[in-house]
Amino acid sequence: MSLELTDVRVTYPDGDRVLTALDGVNLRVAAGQLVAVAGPSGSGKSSLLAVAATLLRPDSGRVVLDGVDAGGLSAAQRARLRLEKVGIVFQQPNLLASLTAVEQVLATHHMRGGSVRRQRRAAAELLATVGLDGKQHRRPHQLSGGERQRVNIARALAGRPAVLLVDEPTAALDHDRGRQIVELLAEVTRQHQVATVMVTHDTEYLDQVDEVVEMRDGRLGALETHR
Ligand SMILES: Nc1ncnc2c1ncn2[C@@H]1O[C@H](COP(=O)(O)OP(=O)(O)OP(=O)(O)O)[C@@H](O)[C@H]1O
Repeated sequence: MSLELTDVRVTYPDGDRVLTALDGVNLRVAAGQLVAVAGPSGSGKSSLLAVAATLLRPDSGRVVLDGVDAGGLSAAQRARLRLEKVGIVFQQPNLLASLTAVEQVLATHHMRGGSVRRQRRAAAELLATVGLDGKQHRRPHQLSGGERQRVNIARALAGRPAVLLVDEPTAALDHDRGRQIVELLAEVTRQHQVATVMVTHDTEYLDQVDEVVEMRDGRLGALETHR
C-alpha cells in the first residue's frame, strides 16, 4: 500500500471543549488507485488530507507513506518525506502570473538538478501527459480554468510522488471541464502508479474513480465500489 491511515484521530481545541475532526479513520490506497472522499462541509475531509500530507500530526493512529511510518519523525524528517513522496493539487491552481506553463513546472523544487535541456524536456513531457501539448509557452491568463488545473497536476507529478493528494479539483470548473479533470486524474493515477486521494463535494464524476468513501462527522463510511 502506498498510503495507509490506521485508526487516525485528530482533535482541535474548541473553546473549553474539544472538537473531534477525525475519529478512528482507516484508509488504504494502493499504487495506481484513485479514491474519492466525499462528504459535507466540516466533515473532516481537509483534516484527512492534511494528515495524509504529514502537515498535521494526528493525536493518535498511524500514517504510513510508501512504507515509511510518519509517526516519530521530526518536523524536518516529515518535510523531507513529504517532498519525496507527496504531490498536492490544491483547489485553486496557485500559478505564478508571469510564468509560462513549462516554467511553472520547472519552478518546482523537483526539477532542479541535471542539465537545463533535460529539465525542459521532462517538464514538456509532463505537460503533454496532462493534455497541454502545444500550450507549454502560455501564461496563466492564456489558459482556461481547466488548463490551469492541468498545469497544477503536472506540477504535483514533477517529483514522481508515491501519493497524490487532491483537494476539490473541480470546484471552480463547469461540468464538462470538471469531468475531464477527474478523467485525467484517473489516467495519471494509472500511468504514474500513484496512490491518489481526491476530496470532493461533487458526486457527479465519481463513476471515474476506483473507490468512493464518505466522510461524516469525522468517520469514514461505507465503501461503494464502482468498478
Ligand atoms: N485549525 C482548526 N481549529 C479548530 N477547528 C478546526 C480546525 N480545522 C478544522 N476544524 C474543525 O474541524 C472540523 C473538520 O474540518 P475540515 O476542514 O477537516 O472539514 P472539511 O470536510 O474539509 O470541510 P470543507 O468541505 O468545508 O472544507 C470542522 O468542524 C472544522 O470547523
